[in-house]
Amino acid sequence: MTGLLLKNIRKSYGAVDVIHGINLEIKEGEFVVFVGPSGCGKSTLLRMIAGLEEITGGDMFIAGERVNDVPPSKRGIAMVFQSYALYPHMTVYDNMAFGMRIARESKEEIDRRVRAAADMLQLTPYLDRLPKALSGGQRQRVAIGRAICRNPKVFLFDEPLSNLDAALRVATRIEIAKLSEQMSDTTMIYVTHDQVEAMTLADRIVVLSAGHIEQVGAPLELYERPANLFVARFIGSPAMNVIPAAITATGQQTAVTLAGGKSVTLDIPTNASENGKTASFGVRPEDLQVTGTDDFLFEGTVSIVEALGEVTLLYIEGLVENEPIIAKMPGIAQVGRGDKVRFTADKAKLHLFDTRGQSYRA
Ligand SMILES: Nc1ncnc2c1ncn2[C@@H]1O[C@H](COP(=O)(O)OP(=O)(O)OP(=O)(O)O)[C@@H](O)[C@H]1O
Repeated sequence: MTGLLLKNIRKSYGAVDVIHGINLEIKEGEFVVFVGPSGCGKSTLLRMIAGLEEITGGDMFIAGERVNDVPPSKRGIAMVFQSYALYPHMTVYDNMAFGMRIARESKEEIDRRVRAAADMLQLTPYLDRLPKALSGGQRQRVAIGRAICRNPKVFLFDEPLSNLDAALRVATRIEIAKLSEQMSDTTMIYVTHDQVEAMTLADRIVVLSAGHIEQVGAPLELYERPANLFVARFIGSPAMNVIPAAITATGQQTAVTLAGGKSVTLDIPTNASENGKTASFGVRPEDLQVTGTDDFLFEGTVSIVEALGEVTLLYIEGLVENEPIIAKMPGIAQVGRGDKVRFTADKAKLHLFDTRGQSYRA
């Protein structure tokens, strides 16, 4: 069943169009994450779903009902914000019960739901405390608990973990993953800047840029088969290396000459009409390997070595203007600054994009 349907959704602030016609179907119970650079419209889209922003054009349906003109409180949604927005003078229990009291639920039902949510989020020992006597992570769990108590059809999260320190982020992320498993009928939409949150929580990721969708897909689908250069560079960290290339032969395989002069044959089919065109060759930092043979993709001098323990990052400058090529080696790599190194990669993991940035693999 469809949890949420967006049909040609648009948003303008005066003469400025910020959302340009979004079409998206989200299944009931699905966990969808919106990612994209700052200002691409993630929050605006989420706030339109919540009913906190007016929809300029298009139609929005929640569980089959058109909700364009339905007020937020009647949409069956609950939202968790970056700032927890708890009532400071109310206990954890009362914060969680508040919405249900307003909705005139019975005392027994309120108690049942608050205790069930507290149990789910390990908040039972804190029910009598005020928010100021809780850690940031606990406060955010109260905000999540309050949302759970509303029994929403759609659960919206707007960067809920960004005020937490690194360790708490991880712990709370895992809580949210468990929660989504327990609430398997509840549709969840989550906005984040954090790649790890997107990759680990999402059933599907929606990559947005400048108010439109670049690609929608399962996390590993976007990682392995980015439809275009934008997605290729946005998903994955450090970002995919991109080297200018010229296509020199087409067919079942494609030959390209990379900036720097090396010719490479790729297992990617192209039409004869592509011959002679410029293209962008892509390889992820973690897919590069050092080789001593003549069968290499490119070679360069290492300008910076960052040893992080679990991985070593090598920066190679001079191949692409103003942008280092980055190689991510497992463990502690025996490569030093100033070394001249040849790199290779598994052919199945190479990417090629046309002049408009569309992947030839797609
Ligand atoms: N009230 C407003 N009036 C005019 N423009 C606005 C208004 N609110 C947002 N915008 C613009 O709409 C665009 C999308 O903003 P939005 O906050 O949705 O982006 P975002 O992707 O959530 O960004 P971030 O990741 O920085 O939070 C931005 O260009 C922003 O400047």
